Amino acid sequence: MTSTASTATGPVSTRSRWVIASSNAGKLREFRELLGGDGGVEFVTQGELGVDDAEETGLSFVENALLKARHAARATGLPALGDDSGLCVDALGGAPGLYSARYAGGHGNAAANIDKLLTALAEVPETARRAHFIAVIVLLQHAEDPQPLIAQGVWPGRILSTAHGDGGFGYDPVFRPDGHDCSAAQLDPLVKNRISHRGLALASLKRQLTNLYANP
Ligand SMILES: O=c1nc[nH]c2c1ncn2[C@H]1C[C@H](O)[C@@H](COP(=O)(O)OP(=O)(O)OP(=O)(O)O)O1
Ligand SMILES: [Mg+2]
Repeated sequence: MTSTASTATGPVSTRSRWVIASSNAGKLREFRELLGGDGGVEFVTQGELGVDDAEETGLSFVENALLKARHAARATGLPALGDDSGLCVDALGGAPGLYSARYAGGHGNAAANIDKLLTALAEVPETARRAHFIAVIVLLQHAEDPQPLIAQGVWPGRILSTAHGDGGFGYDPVFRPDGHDCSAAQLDPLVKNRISHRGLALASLKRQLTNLYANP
């Protein structure tokens, strides 16, 4: 191992296959839409390669995104993209936040998570229902990459009092993005991808990749 481990393998964009370190079908759909046709890179999900979920033991989104990417990179030998994301509600002190997927216990039951959120906010008036989605996306060239690329996106809005729409995933039916008069689940997927936390984080990651390998 040299001190230039992360660059010794050459520009990331020339590697042919990257693994997406997520098991969330909604996220994976958005990644495919957002990364489609990018620079000759082929994307494969960790599930397609038989990789199980990483344990999300971090105390921050960036730590969990790193844990996910490192787990998938180690298991596959491929560059890996990890996404840790969540919904932070001001009136709940930032909850469910890091624990958004596990809010109602278990893992990833969106209907139960939404029920719990609407119950917690039942007495909170519309003006005090501010919230934001956050996504941290990490790219590792390999499991020991000491120079991860890290990007973050934030999507501000408020929590509705009932669920609307059947697009998107997770908390989308109860999230009304600023500047839109509907829930995130009612947005055209192209619009969501352009303005969402995940879309912004991936755009930032792509800018970092371009800058990293641009000739001075
Ligand atoms: O655009 C979004 N629209 C709606 N809900 C969203 C969004 N983005 C994140 N979320 C929610 C879903 C889940 O409750 C939590 C993410 O948890 P998080 O651990 O990052 O993902 P996950 O466990 O579902 O899949 P995985 O860890 O395999 O990537 O935030
Ligand atoms: Mg998770």
